[in-house]
Amino acid sequence: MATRWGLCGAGKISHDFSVAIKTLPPGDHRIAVIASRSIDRAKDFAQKHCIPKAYGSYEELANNPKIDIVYLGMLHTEHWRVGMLFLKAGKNVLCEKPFAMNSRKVKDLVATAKKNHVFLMVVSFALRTLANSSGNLRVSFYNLPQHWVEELCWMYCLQFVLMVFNGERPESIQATGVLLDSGVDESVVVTMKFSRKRMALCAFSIAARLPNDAVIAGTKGPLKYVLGPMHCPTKLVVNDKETEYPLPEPCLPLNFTNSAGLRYEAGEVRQRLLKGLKESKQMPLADSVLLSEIMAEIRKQVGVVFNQDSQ
Ligand SMILES: NC(=O)C1=CN([C@@H]2O[C@H](COP(=O)(O)OP(=O)(O)OC[C@H]3O[C@@H](n4cnc5c(N)ncnc54)[C@H](OP(=O)(O)O)[C@@H]3O)[C@@H](O)[C@H]2O)C=CC1
Ligand SMILES: O=C1OC[C@@H](O)[C@H](O)[C@H]1O
Repeated sequence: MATRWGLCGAGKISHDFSVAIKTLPPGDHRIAVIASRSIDRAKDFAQKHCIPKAYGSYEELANNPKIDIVYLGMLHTEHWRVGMLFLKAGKNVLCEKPFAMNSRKVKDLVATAKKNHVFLMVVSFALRTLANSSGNLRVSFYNLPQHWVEELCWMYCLQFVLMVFNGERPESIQATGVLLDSGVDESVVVTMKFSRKRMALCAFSIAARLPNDAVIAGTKGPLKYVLGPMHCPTKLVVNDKETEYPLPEPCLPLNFTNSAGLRYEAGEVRQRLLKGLKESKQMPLADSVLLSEIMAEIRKQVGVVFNQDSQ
């Protein structure tokens, strides 16, 4: 039986997610509902994506018993509030990144999912095969547009680091950065020390043109490259051998680079739900919590404060 998806939020990433789902076998995945704060937007979206049901509120989706999983595609500042609505209603949730604006709210979501015995996962990327490096790691993001920083895209670098270090907590974190007058982090460099003398270095910047790829390097040199865009890659280089992982042609134009790759998330969710599991092995909830704590420490050291921190 197909996994029945309910999409929440009729914006750009929900469009891309819907297109990505359509690259998967229809017998495996079916989008049953689109919910928007506006019934007109929901109906337009439903017509464009051939979705049978459109709701003009998120609450209606939360009350629909015929949905297997909700995709939270709304603005990231709303993930915690709306995520809580669905988790408390007993719905499984795949949340767009980031889970929430701070570590307290991430932990709140995870605890609520556990309490209600439902599945919860944040959007990640499918690169586990590169894990288990014994070497050092460098990840950088080039020339980020400001909204990428505001949407916490730098978490992709940290997700990658945690993936390579198998969710291990760093022994120490050193972060330094430059802020814009508005308080937005313009450039940040982070070094993390892990057990057995291993290190990771992450850099991202709105101002400087850094390479947008990830490298895992050990004593034998740079062994593994994830060619940019590192958060949604299609090319890996391992021991000088490049392998391409092409994405299928989308049935409609996409808003974001390579976002047909969201199909990997959908596939992972289906596999876990079929097994009755409550989280993903690819992006475990413990990693999400640790990621939020690392982000909090980096923000503290660099001096980045969000309104949500005091709410
Ligand atoms: N994984 C990835 O590659 C990407 C992830 N993202 C993440 O997805 C999020 C959404 O991005 P995107 O789709 O580009 O944004 P859009 O502005 O296109 O859509 C956001 C949607 O959020 C909903 N929403 C709910 N509450 C609010 C609110 N208070 N203010 C504004 N919108 C609200 C709206 O849906 P409605 O009114 O229909 O209910 C709106 O359409 C980003 O914040 C980002 O973190 C973004 C791009 C790529
Ligand atoms: O997560 C993201 O990745 C791609 C960007 O274009 C987008 O704005 C961001 O939120």
